[in-house]
Amino acid sequence: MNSSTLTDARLELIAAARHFYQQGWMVGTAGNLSVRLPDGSFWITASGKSKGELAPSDFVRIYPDGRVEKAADNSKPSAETAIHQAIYNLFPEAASCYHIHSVEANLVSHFAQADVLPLPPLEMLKGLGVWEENPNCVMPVFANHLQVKRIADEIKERFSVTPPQVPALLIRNHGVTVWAPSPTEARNYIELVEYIFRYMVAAHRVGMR
Ligand SMILES: CSCCC(=O)C(=O)COP(=O)(O)O
Ligand SMILES: [Zn+2]
Repeated sequence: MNSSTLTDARLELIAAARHFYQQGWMVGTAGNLSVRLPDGSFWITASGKSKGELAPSDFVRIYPDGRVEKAADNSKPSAETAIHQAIYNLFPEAASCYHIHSVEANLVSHFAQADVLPLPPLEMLKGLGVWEENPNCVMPVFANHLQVKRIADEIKERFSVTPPQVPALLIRNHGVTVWAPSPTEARNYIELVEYIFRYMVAAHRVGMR
């Protein structure tokens, strides 16, 4: 992979972040996006950047051994890098991991039963890889600890025993994270889970269960 291909990977994340920002899913500095490269390293958004106007220099490269490449302006990697590392270690096929904060993601986290969110059997689930008639599908829900490493450790612990049915997880009162084989698919997954969350909030409002 040459350096222009690496730049391209960041450009796709910049476009996705701008789109998510415009949807109200990455307002202010909320959320973080990453893309894994063939050598196992990944680019992740630097911490505290406005996600509506990212530039290629707003990414930090992390190597498989955890080494952080020093950024020109001393930018730090996302405070939630440990979650992206956990996802890449758990799912070898994952090449991109997107995390956003939407109002709907936070609302539906209150519909969770224990540590899972039951998902309605919508056709849209096929886009997340669930090809069943009337699927009984749940999204894993995690507590939002102040220490991100604790969230990452709980993800590792749980998914290494019970793999999720969909490539997504919800952190209560925080946001949703998806992973996919490419940035394009990760963007689609975010749109699909957001559609499902919007449907759930609307259904709840009219008393549907
Ligand atoms: C205002 S968002 C609080 C931190 C957070 O949850 C997030 O997603 C952004 O953190 P980062 O360090 O990636 O900017
Ligand atoms: Zn977050």
